[in-house]
Amino acid sequence: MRSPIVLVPACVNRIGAHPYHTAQLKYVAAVADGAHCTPLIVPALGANTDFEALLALADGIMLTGSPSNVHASLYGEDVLDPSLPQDAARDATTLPLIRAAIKRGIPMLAICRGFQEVNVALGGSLHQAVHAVPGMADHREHKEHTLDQQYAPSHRVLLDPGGRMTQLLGGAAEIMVNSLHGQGIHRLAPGLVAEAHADDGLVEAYRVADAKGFSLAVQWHPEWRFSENPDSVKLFRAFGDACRAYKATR
Ligand SMILES: N[C@@H](CCC(=O)NCCCC(=O)O)C(=O)O
Repeated sequence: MRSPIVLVPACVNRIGAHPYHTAQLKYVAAVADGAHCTPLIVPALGANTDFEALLALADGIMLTGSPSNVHASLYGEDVLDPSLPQDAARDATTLPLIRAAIKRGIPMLAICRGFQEVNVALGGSLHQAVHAVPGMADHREHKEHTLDQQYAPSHRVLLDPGGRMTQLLGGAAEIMVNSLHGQGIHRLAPGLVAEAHADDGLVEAYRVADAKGFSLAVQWHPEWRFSENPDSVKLFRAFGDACRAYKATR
């Protein structure tokens, strides 16, 4: 029996003279080795995407992190810092794909930029610079640090009791997470329910309230060395189980 297929939408990045559709290895590896599903990298073709063809194949969708920001116009604002990277092709692919996948009840896991884009796709908004908001902490990584230091646990998140996240983590009230983002949830979209908060109040995880199956999003990076972190192992296993269950219903 074939393994479930998980869509992993790509970014567009310039490497040398040419633009490429890219997906970081750590995300693809976490789908393959943590969820035990077959990752299928989806090119960022925007409106030229055949969404129906992709959704007919998909048993799950995982939205990855990326240095680029979701374009502020998609939540009705001007871009505050135009020097930060954008990825219009990814936005034009992921936002319709997210809405269609949720409508179909396809299991979804969204990470960092992915967490932010699901919120925007459903009508929410972002803080464009969390660290500039009075009372909020700086959630960015130190670029001069090694990758191991950047992705090391850096702050706790409090899990909402009764939430899906605490349930799948065996009833934990708080966990330590890494943090590599400048933007964050401002207005949570209708239909999303917060599952975890940082000490400054920032939403760090949410679920889609009426999702037919697994539908979780996290601001941190469980894919980083997931096999060394028991919480990340549980998260990817639960996502994979949901994809297997969805596949069995088709
Ligand atoms: N640009 C947004 C999203 C941040 C994000 O996804 N960071 C991860 C980048 C590298 C990786 O994928 O590990 C923001 O700054 O909030």
